Amino acid sequence: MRDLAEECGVVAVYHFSSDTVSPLCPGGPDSAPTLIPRMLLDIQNRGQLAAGITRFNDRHSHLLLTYKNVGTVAEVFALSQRDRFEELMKNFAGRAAIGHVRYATCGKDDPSYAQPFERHHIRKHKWFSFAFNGQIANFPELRERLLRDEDNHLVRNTDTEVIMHVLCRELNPNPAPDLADVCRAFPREFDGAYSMVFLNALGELMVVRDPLGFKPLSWACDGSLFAAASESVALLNLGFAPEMIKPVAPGQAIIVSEKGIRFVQFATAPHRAHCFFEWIYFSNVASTLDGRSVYLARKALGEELARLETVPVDDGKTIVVPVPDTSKAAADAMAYALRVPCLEGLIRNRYTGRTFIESNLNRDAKARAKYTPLREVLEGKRVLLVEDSIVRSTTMRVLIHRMRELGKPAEIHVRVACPPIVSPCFYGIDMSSMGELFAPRYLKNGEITEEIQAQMARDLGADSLRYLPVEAVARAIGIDANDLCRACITGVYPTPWGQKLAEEARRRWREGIAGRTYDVEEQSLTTGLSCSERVAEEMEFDSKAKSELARSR
Ligand SMILES: O=P(O)(O)OC[C@H]1O[C@H](OP(=O)(O)OP(=O)(O)O)[C@H](O)[C@@H]1O
Ligand SMILES: NC(=O)CC[C@H](N)C(=O)O
Ligand code: SF4
Repeated sequence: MRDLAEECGVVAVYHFSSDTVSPLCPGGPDSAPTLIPRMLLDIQNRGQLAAGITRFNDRHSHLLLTYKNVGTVAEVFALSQRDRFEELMKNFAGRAAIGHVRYATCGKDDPSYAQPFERHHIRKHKWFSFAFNGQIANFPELRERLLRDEDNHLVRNTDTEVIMHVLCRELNPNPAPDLADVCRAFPREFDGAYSMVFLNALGELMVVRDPLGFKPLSWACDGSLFAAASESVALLNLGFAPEMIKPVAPGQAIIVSEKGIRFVQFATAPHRAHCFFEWIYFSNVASTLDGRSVYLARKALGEELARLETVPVDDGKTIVVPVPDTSKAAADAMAYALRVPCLEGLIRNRYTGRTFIESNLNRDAKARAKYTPLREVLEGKRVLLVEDSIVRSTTMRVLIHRMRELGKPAEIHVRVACPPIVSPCFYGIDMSSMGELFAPRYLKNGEITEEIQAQMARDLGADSLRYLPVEAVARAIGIDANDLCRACITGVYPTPWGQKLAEEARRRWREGIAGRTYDVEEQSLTTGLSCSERVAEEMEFDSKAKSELARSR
């Protein structure tokens, strides 16, 4: 679902120029950037809209060199055309590199929005490139602030460009500021999620995670090779031993240069806000995030579903069918606990990728083309259809219709290994408006009840539907609820701008305004307000939000 747009992924590698060549980088120190495409491939689940790389090489006049384009990793790096890939990689020899896969959470889907963003400068400490995963919730405010100076101009409508200008400003002093001090400016500037990789023309590499640790980020070092990636699976497949792979701590920056590796705690927070949705849907099932296995979390979610099950399971008619791929682990665990078979009643086209990170055109058609119900499995059966999440319900509507039409099951009972998504996300998942979500239309700020779930089931064409309760999430992941962001299932946001945008999203829903809540250009287009009217409206909103926040403290 582009509708439910996915997050990006970042990776970084650094080969120290010691005499020892890392066995994980057999081509030698200068071949470190060739590791980037395969690492990106491991986290393609995080974005397939665009991909890119920046490398550092101090023996080349272009100390930093960036290549990026729209497309999957295989397309952008010509992975199926050996000669083209090798030709491309010739220019990308170097000891350090960063890489990115993108799905848009703001701005456009065109090549100029692909990351890394490189900023060229004659001074080496000001010449840098960076890429990030997340979303800056106060992007509208930062953008407006920058544009208040009439001499400023922003080319694109994206938080990435705003971050770039904050970096430029913080790197401006001469002599070069310590990169740790640059990071210390982030909590003052940014409200939201940022897992970032950064490389400058001095050959310094930095990986940074926001103080609440919304998005995952892992690192590992084995002798002469340092590497970091959004998800541990990319480091594991590079050859790092599992016990070497560690999470970057929230509020931590890791600065890597020929001098060695430096860990800087640039900010602390009283708690964390790891995005629970990473375990439910986004991350690769082979990853471990902040010490918790994605597979085991999904398995536990399936066991939670089994405990709530009420349909007969001992008459030989009941089967569990996962919606492939993400819900497979939960479905298997549920079936095992209920002692019923878990069968592939839906066959997924392996070559279509995640519908979720596709463009928003024809999502229905894409979902229809992606799954084929198997009558051989479904006919006459009582099907427990396990889905990892229902966001807009596009997939579920299409599936139930197709299953009834082609599979002829006796009954379809939808079981969702996630609570209802009742509120938007402003931290890196492209579901930033109320109107696009399925559940809020039914809940209207109330609790989910049996009657509401029955109504939802009827509307979807199912015989019944059951979500997991909110409390099941922290239990299944094995992380304290206070250290998880659960804003989209509770409506309670871990940052002031999240809370503020949620109010704005509700107002826009009431008034029937479409588009991303934080997207200033889309807002002005849809509301038809002039820029000054918009500023006035935001100021009014700002003061309201402030007094509400003050009241709530
Ligand atoms: O309610 P919706 O808005 O349709 O969103 C939810 C669906 O989107 C995701 O599927 P995706 O196609 O990304 O699938 P995957 O599990 O195969 O990776 C997810 O697994 C659900 O099936
Ligand atoms: N999903 C992401 O992390 C997106 C990063 C950035 N907001 C973009 O849209 O490019
Ligand atoms: S609002 Fe939901 S999807 Fe967004 S960061 Fe929080 S938990 Fe994740």
